[in-house]
Amino acid sequence: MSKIAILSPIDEIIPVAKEACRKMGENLLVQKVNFDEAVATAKMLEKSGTEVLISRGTLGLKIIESKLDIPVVQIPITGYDLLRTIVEAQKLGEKIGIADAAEILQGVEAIESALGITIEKYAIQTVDEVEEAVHHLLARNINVLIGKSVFIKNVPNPNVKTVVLRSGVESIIQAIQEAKSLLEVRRTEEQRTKQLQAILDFIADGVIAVDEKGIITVCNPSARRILNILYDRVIGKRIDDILLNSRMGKVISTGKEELNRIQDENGVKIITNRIPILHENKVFGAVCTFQELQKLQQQEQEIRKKLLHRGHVTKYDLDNIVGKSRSYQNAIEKVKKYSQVDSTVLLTGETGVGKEVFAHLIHSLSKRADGPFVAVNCAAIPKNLLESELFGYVDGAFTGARKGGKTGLFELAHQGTIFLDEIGELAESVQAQLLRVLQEGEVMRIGDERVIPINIRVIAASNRDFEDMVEEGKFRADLYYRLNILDILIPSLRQRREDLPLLCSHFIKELQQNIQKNIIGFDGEAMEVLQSYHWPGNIRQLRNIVERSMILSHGEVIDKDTVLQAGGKDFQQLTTKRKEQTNEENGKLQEYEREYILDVLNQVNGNKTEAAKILGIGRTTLWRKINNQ
Ligand SMILES: Nc1ncnc2c1ncn2[C@@H]1O[C@H](COP(=O)(O)OP(=O)(O)OP(=O)(O)O)[C@@H](O)[C@H]1O
Repeated sequence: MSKIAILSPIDEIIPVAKEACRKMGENLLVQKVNFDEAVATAKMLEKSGTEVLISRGTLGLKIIESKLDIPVVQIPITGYDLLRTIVEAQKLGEKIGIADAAEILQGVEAIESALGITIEKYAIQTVDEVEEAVHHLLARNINVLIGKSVFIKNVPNPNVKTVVLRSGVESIIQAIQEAKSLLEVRRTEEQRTKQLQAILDFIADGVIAVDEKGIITVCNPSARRILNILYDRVIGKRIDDILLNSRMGKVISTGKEELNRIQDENGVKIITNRIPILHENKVFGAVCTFQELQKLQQQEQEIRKKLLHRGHVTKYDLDNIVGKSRSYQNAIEKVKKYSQVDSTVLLTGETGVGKEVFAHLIHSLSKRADGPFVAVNCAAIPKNLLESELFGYVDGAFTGARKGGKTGLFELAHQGTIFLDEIGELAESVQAQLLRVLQEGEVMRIGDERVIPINIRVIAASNRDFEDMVEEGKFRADLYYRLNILDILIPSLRQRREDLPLLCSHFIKELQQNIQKNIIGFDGEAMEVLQSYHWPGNIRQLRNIVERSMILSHGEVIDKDTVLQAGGKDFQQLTTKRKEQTNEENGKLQEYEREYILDVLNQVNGNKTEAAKILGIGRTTLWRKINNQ
């Protein structure tokens, strides 16, 4: 079906139109239609795929007035057409009259002055004026009437000759060219609409647009889904009939945007942006885009989790690991060696000794340093979630499983290192799966049958005694041996007290900026208190005490009282013990002293002056000491 069709009410136009098509190499439908059938024919053509109509004069006007969607290009009457027709009319009579659209009559004026003749003119706008036009011109005693075919038919006086105003080939070519560019514009417009539609259909954000009266013009699938809109058709409905709290009317009336608002709509919490649609400072509608708040938070959490699990690789390097003691240096030496191979490492040591720090170090010194470092605290993730967190799951694997499934942490660690902290907390079922991962180098998502090969290095850590756990049947022996290929026992702070001063100055330096106080260090007595403590929380606890002491300190040097205050109950118990200890020691000393004085007194036969002289003390002091005062 040709996309452009030429319709004409007069026979003579048909061959001219065909000639124009031939000249342009176009194969268009050229059809003669009666004036009364014009609209019906146009409708039928539109239905069968014609996109632009070309027509002439009154017939064209009639189709345009019928308000069909199809555009109509009018065949123009050019100056040549007019001149040709007027010259023809001159041959038939002297008094010529013409009825047509005002713009055509302007051209007539130019020809009148060129030929030195006068022509009676009548300007018409609609088809209904035909009769009146003919009447008017006949009243002026014309003997030739120029007009379109409808006029000619309406002439009641047989003495008046008629000439039809016709378009030539050039005029039709001009109309075809115009119709073609119109078609092109339509195509581009259609493409743009399709593009826009695809965007609206695809984006996850809800989008609703209204016109200036609040009538919905756009409502994309996400908007329907997020707000549970159940109506079949919402386009054309009033927004306030669909949503209770849309506030679109407000945006239209004020012309002001409302951004990042959180609101309840249809029982769903959404975060919305509303803007007015402005053209030449006039509001002619509004658009609202929105997202489901809960979903947004979930996504944020996901991202945060991923960032948290990924590459803190630069956080610790050998330069900011403090410890000169032999036991600690031995452990560091192991880190350096073990980082060069890919075998599983088991880190043991009390809580807070720096197991995670060691895992970071091993990763950042290894050839996997550029890959991800995924740290998982097995004790911190609820037992029923741990399996799905570690191995991931497929869509619909269990009730509540997220749509689209989820990547497990093992997969996330691909090409990098996974650090499994507190591995002693793993449930038995997960222990079995972990063993499989270590042995086969592949994971299987929950609910899936496919195995996904992964390349990871596993570092495990625990502060529990594995051998006891294995003996008690709480930890699989085979898994323990698999994990314990390389082991590093990190010494407790108690076992390396000589590192305490170094660690203290390291933390003071590190915390200085945050606390914004100029602290030089701890005085001798304060350091003595720190040295005498047993540090069950190891380096983590020491860091806390240093931080608290820095905050509490009145001067640049932290004294004993400040440390005691910072240490709280634990440290206070420490000093009470020390006091008891020294009291006991003092008591014993006093007793020895008394016995010695009595001995000397014996030797000088009880002469107190003589004894005081020998002992180098005064008589009163001697008397006080003998009497235990
Ligand atoms: N050698 C070190 N030099 C400086 N800071 C250290 C060192 N070792 C550990 N730390 C610091 O001590 C704190 C505890 O370290 P980490 O979390 O690695 O201990 P952990 O043994 O993994 O603890 P848990 O058993 O409770 O998981 C951290 O703040 C870390 O920065």
